[in-house]
Amino acid sequence: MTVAVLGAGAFGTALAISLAGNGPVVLWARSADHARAMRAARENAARLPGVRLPDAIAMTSDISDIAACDTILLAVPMQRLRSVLEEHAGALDGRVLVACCKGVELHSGLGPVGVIAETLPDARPALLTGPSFAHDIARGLPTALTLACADAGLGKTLQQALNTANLRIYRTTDTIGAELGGALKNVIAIACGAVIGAGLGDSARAALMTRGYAEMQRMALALGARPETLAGLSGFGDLALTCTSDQSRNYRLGLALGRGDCFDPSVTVEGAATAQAVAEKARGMGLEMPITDCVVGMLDHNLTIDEAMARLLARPLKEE
Ligand SMILES: NC(=O)C1=CN([C@@H]2O[C@H](COP(=O)(O)OP(=O)(O)OC[C@H]3O[C@@H](n4cnc5c(N)ncnc54)[C@H](O)[C@@H]3O)[C@@H](O)[C@H]2O)C=CC1
Ligand SMILES: O=C(CO)COP(=O)(O)O
Repeated sequence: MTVAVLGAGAFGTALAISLAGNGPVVLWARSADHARAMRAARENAARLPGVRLPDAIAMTSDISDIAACDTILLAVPMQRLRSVLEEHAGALDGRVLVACCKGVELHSGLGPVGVIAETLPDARPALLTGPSFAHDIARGLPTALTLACADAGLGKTLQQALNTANLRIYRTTDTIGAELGGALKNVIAIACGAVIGAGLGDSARAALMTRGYAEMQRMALALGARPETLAGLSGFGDLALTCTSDQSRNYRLGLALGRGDCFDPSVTVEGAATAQAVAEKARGMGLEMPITDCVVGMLDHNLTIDEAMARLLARPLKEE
């Protein structure tokens, strides 16, 4: 199986490096200059400096170069996914498309599988998600991910194809649970970063992670996810990683909020737009998502971290 990766950011490049151990990989960048620079230096200096790109990776900015690939990984930010699918519909429709992004689209409230299904109805969508930092994968460190595909047969084929020497792939048919786990954990990671940045302590972070997990379950189960998916790599696993590591951009945005520092707006932080999308979706579903609401308030600068914490502590007492 020949694999193409669309999106030469940190994650797309890291996946291409790991998959290159299995055979040829096409890595597509939207900018011809970026593709040329990567070819010349055999390095993605912008997003993954210091890691050599193996010879099995062909770098291109010509979308027709993916024509011979059986499987296409989409490693672009969630809020850009729809426009990428629309722009390259001719090359992508009817193909096996594995979304690698984590988030909920603003306005539609859909996750990546939902956006693919709506935009390219003849494509065969799947999702690759779970606890993993691009730099860890690129350095060959052991990582486990979940491949979610509603078509069980295709899911098995993709599990085999995407498993590599350092990427162990589990599979599920629960795409709703897998996409919501990966999206919602980023919102909780922003909250955890804020708490640590403001010096409120590890106990407060553990409380947020646990009650954040309850929020994740509340929404995901209401939308038909299976509880075991949330308890797996794509949910609990990714929540644990993202809420505790300053390798995470979502966590680092939270740290900056908590410390009152500025944060580079060009960095991909999926939890920011997703918090807004989820808060709106929860209101429409009549679900309480108090931590998500606080994250939206802090990001909009309508709420300080102290006010957010006071609001959470003052909520009516209830059974766990
Ligand atoms: N970096 C990481 O450790 C991990 C990232 N992810 C997910 O992967 C997705 C991508 O993240 P990163 O690669 O880290 O971000 P990044 O910021 O490093 O790269 C994003 C890439 O998308 C490209 N892009 C943006 N808009 C585009 C468009 N309209 N058309 C074509 N390409 C476009 C950019 O040129 C860039 O190369 C996110 O959803 C993230 O949550 C998932 C697991 C780990
Ligand atoms: O999704 C990730 C870890 O699994 C990457 O986290 P960030 O997007 O917060 O850097």
